[in-house]
Amino acid sequence: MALASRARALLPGARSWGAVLARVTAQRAMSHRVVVETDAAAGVAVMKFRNPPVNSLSLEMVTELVINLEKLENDKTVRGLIFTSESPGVFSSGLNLLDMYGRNPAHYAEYWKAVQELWLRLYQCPMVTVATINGACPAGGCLISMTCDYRVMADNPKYTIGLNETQLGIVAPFWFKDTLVNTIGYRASEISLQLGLLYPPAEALRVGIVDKVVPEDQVHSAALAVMAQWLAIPDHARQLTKAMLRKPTVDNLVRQRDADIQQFVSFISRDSIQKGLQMYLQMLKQKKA
Ligand SMILES: CCCCC/C=C\C/C=C\C=C\CC(=O)SCCNC(=O)CCNC(=O)[C@H](O)C(C)(C)COP(=O)(O)OP(=O)(O)OC[C@H]1O[C@@H](n2cnc3c(N)ncnc32)[C@H](O)[C@@H]1OP(=O)(O)O
Repeated sequence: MALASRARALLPGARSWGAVLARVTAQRAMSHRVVVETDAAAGVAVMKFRNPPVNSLSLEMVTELVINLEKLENDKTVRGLIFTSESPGVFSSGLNLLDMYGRNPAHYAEYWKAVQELWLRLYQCPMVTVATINGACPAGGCLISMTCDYRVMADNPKYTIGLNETQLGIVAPFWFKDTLVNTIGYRASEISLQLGLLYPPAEALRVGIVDKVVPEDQVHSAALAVMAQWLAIPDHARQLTKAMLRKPTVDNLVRQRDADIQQFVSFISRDSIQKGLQMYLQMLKQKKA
């Protein structure tokens, strides 16, 4: 029931329960963009991103992430959750540019509501969450990892992490900014966010956007070791502490969710922003060629 109600909130176009379930089931049947492996004995689940080519956070991917998160939260045997990419090289390329370019306002609103829902759920997740960053991690990918309790990054200078929105000509929403400030502090955020900086591992560690950098072949074992350390703390004490620390930031978005959607839709629909996104997409294609 809870799953259906979450799905209905995320899929407002669907008119009935049957339609909601049919749509979610169809999405699931089509593909699994998220793979969950659970080690019941250890009480740890690993959620792997599998959305080729670059794990962009499409509407379908975001919806699957939310549904899987809710399932895991309801599974009382799972106390810890690790996020990683199934294919090393790209952790996540961030929000799906094709959900923000050339679509209609209703689509933008539906997409943004789903992205908000994912952030709200992740930031308040009662499980211990660890991001195993085994690839590039720009923008929305960085946001996902910053919602986690701890970030371990593979020491590969090709991988970078940061909120690079300004480099695309877009403005990171206030709750992206809040999450960054909570992670690296105010002054570092002023520099990082305005310049849209993407940090390679050593710099990422120095600025504090990741907590640990380890050789690439040790990134998963390092994440498991961190998880074991965090799981040694009694759940109720850790969960209440996490909720206390994060509540003001969460409340800030909850208070103005609808206004934030309106602002996103009006911002992203502007001709100048659409033009900028088009040029950025072309640049990505040319870089490839
Ligand atoms: C004042 C009011 C404020 C209101 C707020 C309003 C708005 C703010 C809104 C938005 C916030 C957005 C946050 C985001 O997350 S935006 C996304 C930012 N992401 C990026 O900049 C990453 C771009 N990608 C890359 O740099 C590289 O792809 C990457 C390093 C991840 C991987 O490189 P690789 O060489 O392996 O792969 P490519 O050849 O570059 O890409 C393959 C393929 O994938 C396409 N693609 C890449 N990234 C995305 C993406 N994020 N979404 C959709 N598609 C993506 C790329 O175009 C290639 O496509 P094709 O050529 O094969 O068709």
